[in-house]
Amino acid sequence: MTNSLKVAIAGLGTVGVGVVKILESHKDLIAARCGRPIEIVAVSASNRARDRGVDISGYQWFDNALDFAEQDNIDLVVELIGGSDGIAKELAQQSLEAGKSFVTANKALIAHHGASLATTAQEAGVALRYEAAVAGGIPIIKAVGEGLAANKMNLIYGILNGTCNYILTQMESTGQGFGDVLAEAQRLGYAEADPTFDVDGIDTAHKLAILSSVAFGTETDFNSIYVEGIRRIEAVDIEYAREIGYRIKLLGLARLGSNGLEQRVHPAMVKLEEPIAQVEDAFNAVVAEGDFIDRTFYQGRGAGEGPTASAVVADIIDIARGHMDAPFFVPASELVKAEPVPMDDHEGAFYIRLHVQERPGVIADITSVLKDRNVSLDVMLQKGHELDGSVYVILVTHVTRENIIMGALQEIAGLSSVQDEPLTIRIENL
Ligand SMILES: NC(=O)c1ccc[n+]([C@@H]2O[C@H](COP(=O)([O-])OP(=O)(O)OC[C@H]3O[C@@H](n4cnc5c(N)ncnc54)[C@H](O)[C@@H]3O)[C@@H](O)[C@H]2O)c1
Ligand SMILES: N[C@@H](CCO)C(=O)O
Ligand code: NA
Repeated sequence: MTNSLKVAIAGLGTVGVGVVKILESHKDLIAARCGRPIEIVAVSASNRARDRGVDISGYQWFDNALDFAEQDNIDLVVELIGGSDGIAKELAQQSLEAGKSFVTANKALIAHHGASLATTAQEAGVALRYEAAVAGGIPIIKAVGEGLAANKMNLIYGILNGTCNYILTQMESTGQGFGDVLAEAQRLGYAEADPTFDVDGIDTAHKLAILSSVAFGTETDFNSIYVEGIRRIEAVDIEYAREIGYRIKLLGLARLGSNGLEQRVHPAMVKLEEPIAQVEDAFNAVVAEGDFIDRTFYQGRGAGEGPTASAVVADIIDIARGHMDAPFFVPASELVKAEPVPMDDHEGAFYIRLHVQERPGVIADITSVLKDRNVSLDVMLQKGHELDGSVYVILVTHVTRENIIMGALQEIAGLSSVQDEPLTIRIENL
């Protein structure tokens, strides 16, 4: 067998410990598959003494992971710390510049700095890999970047955040409140260090920015993504969605058309019979559509120790095998800058939940605002729900434009009988 690939790991939390477990327990299997052993030689984390359930005494300990860059006996650095800047970014930059390949699960880092890190990797002649960063254990980067490489990709969308999908599924099946379910997702190791990144849609947007680049060969453009999270979704919305044949999912969607690149993240109603509506708990799913392949669908575990570490180790194995694809599958200099499509141009049907005082003329006032803007209604329901003198009014519109519906809602919110800010959920007939 040829020389071993010598690996250093920075960060020994949920994912880092998972990577150590796989590389040690599947040592022989992996060596046979690569034609050479993969050896952990060094580790770094914030606390050396913490009991992690794995033995790290055989690896060289570094108080500062940035010192990896100077070590001649390290071929590849694995970053499992997190954060778009700070130590993670410095470690990426310094490791690549020192000629070491770099593997990460850090979507914030790649979404913000993917293009510049890809340039650095290319100049140094080393690999930069991030399969675990998007949809955890689903090999979606490989599937799109390699498996669908013959196609011009049109559309990619999916459930990209395990924590949110877990919360929405548990709220529906157990009737538990948002906070309790989020705490459970944190306990299970799904949530980000700052769980607002999960519930406010930022984590999904990080992953979508990366998927867009891989699918369309465009520069990662996180800042142009329209982002809305799941905080305002209540059990009643999940229940009403079901009554009208839909389930609520947090989707990330990117489409490249003649008008530019559409990228949006928000809760969406998907038809109950669609495969994506069946994706439960911390599972993720991705639909990728290319001109010759048509639609493909991928599902698997999107978060947690084992699935995420599985993707990290797959990247390490790829590098051990000598696969040196460009990080975004085209040379970094060929990534194109796409014009973002404004959210106002979005067209679709909308679910609207209004909380109104029950008195004569309320419905007429609401419908007259919609009539003035030519918005036609598909469904209208009134729900008592034991509210004190008030009711929920649920509207489902026919297809209309985002700017028209948002203007109408602003006017409706100003009506004296309307309490609380109206809630809108976009209906996706994908
Ligand atoms: N947990 C998941 O399901 C999951 C899935 C996909 C991707 N990710 C990504 O993987 C990365 C790690 O996530 P995690 O869940 O394992 O986080 P975690 O909080 O469990 O672990 C982070 C680790 O980094 C260490 N660390 C912090 N500062 C450090 C420093 N300066 N030097 C060295 N180590 C330092 C901590 O001690 C800890 O061991 C993040 O980028 C996250 O977004 C996590
Ligand atoms: N916090 C992320 C981890 C996986 O990237 C999630 O819940 O999906
Ligand atoms: Na993945």
